[in-house]
Amino acid sequence: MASVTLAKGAPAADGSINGKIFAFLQKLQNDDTTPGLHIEPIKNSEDSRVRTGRVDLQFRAVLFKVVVGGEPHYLYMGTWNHDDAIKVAQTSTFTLNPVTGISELVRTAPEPRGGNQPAVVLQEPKEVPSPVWTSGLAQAGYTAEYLLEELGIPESTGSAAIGAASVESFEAVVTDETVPEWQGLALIDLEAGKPLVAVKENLGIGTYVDDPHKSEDEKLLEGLSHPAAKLEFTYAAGSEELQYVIDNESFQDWLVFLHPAQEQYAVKDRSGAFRLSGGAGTGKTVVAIHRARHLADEYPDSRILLTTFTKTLAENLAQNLGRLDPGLKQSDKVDDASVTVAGIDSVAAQVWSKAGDVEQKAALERVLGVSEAETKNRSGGAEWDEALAQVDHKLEPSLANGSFLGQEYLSIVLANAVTDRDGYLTVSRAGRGTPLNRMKRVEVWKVIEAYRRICRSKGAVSYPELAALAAAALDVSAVRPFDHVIVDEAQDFHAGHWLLLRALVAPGANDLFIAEDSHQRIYGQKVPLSRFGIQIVGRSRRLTLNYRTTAQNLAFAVGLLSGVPFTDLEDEEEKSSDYSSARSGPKPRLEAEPSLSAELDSTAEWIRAWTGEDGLAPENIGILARAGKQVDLLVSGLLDRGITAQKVVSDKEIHPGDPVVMTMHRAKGMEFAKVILFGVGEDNMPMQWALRNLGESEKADALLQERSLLYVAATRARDELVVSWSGKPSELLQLKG
Ligand SMILES: Nc1ncnc2c1ncn2[C@@H]1O[C@H](COP(=O)(O)OP(=O)(O)OP(=O)(O)O)[C@@H](O)[C@H]1O
Repeated sequence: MASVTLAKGAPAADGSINGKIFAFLQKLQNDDTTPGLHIEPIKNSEDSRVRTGRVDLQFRAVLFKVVVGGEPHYLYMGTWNHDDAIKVAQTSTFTLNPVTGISELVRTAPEPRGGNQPAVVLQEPKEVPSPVWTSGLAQAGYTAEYLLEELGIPESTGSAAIGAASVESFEAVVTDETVPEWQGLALIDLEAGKPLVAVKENLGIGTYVDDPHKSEDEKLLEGLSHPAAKLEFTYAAGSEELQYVIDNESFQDWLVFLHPAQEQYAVKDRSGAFRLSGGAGTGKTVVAIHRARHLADEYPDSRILLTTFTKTLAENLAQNLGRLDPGLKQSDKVDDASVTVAGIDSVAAQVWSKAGDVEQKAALERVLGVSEAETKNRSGGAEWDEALAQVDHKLEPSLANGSFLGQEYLSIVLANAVTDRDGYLTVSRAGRGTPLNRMKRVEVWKVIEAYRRICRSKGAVSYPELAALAAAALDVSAVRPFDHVIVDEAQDFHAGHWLLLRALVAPGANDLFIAEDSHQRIYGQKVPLSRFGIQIVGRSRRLTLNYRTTAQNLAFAVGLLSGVPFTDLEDEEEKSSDYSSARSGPKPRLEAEPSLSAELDSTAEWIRAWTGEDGLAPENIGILARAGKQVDLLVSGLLDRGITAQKVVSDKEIHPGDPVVMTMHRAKGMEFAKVILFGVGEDNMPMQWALRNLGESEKADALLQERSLLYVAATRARDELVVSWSGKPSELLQLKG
């Protein structure tokens, strides 16, 4: 028996030989002396541990062999055409970083790996005449010697990173194939101004003490299981794991190679509610999915809920959880499997319909102040206008609108289970921006009473009411349907949702895992969790490395947030200055067009260029607009220009073959290779009608949400972003002049 570890990017680009590679590695695991494998050392190689093996007539695998306690262990690097494999084998080395104890695969001949990517030439600082850009490393006074001493980063890499003359050349250094991934990430974080201790902690780097009694092979093997080594290496214990990695790894890195910080948040036990924040694309959803799988493995008898804001997002979660663990029993029904994956409103409806008569009556009494009510239908926002029309009130326009009243009802009335006028007159409204004196509260309550009456007459409750009712029913019965609840996109959850989440699981170890990004709050009002009996204290962490988008797109998106303070679910200020990306690409294009028709022409041209010259599959293009009517206009405008686009609304799925047109709201949680933000002009963003008649505080909040929406939309782009408008640009773009 031999054990096998696989290096990231190992399977050949041509997936057709994956089956042969799998068969080869399986035989290797069973018996590495099998003659057909042809495991052979290579002449003139830099590393005596290197071997090649015969995958088929044409292809050879490159491996490194270490022997510990008489047992062989192989590090599988990849498979190439015979001649390329020999070159790779001769020039690559498997070494131990003496400072950190992390095993490293140093690939000195990168061309055959990625096919046609040119090798990056590391630049020495002295070659650069007059830098126009100075790296954060240089500004902070880092030297190559210091980086070598503290992190074991080779001086050539350190000085190239410190002396990089532009963002692009810095990025070229840290993403170079000859630089181990953990070193690249450490340099990115240091460049962004993170203190060295935090960088080390993030990568799980402690103090490494060399043990002279251990053999080099033993140390190399141990170094492969360092948390930072797991960014690039994964151990395949048996043939099942092998098959899994070979099948998945080439296109879904996140399934296998977690960042040490992501790994820690996915697997570490917590004594109570835990909050994971982080910018768009930092892998919060990935961590949430891994955590669900981990808890299901670790606590097989427990009941787990993985939930999010909408049905579509929940379906994505379910699909990805299925990819991560095809054998895991999951369902969208509460009480049906070890892991329930469902949108939070669906959970509310299920819990409510399962509640007995006694619980339902008591809950109706608690939440709505009535013992009987029909709850089959859902009310929307129109009932506020009906209530305002029915009641003779003295409220000014900034209060007499569905937006203010809906929020007041949700954040104050439902959150505090207020059922009568006296309750409303005395309840604390701390945190609501617009103050209300007693006389105004009396007037507001009149409208709320009418709203409730109208809803009762229609046999309807709103979604937030349903969530509050479900929570109350659980509280009455003291039944807690789950042991662990994992929440994604938590920044958009409202008071009703939080009441429900608190009621779904008893407080205790690993009860609530909450992933959120306050910069992406595009619905409702922010609600501090402590009001719902959810105490995070000391169990809050952030992810800062963006895996989705390029550094150029990220810089643009983060720029949209500048100068505006955001607070998180614990009421602390949320920063965005330390977000980073290890990927590089073109700068976002900002395109002012003279007319709507010209903007449509330009959109059509981009689509043609990307799908034509670049050969991109059309469904990898997302064209996002603020309003539904812009989406319709885009679809018909593109059709006039010979392009069939698919309009994706609510639960509709994306089909291959056509570019995708959707609202920015619908794009939440999604990603596309190329994104066009269409119609980002002053009339559309912020959406003017949505701000009409709002009071100062509500207006400020609505503007913040518009800004967040633009940030959400911009961060959907993996590789390329275009922002266009006709007429004057949106003030949210903060363009000078
Ligand atoms: N460790 C990883 N290795 C490779 N890719 C990763 C890793 N973690 C995340 N990704 C990829 O980065 C992208 C963003 O991840 P994810 O959707 O989990 O981020 P997020 O923080 O939830 O984003 P958002 O808040 O914008 O929805 C996805 O394509 C995901 O597969």
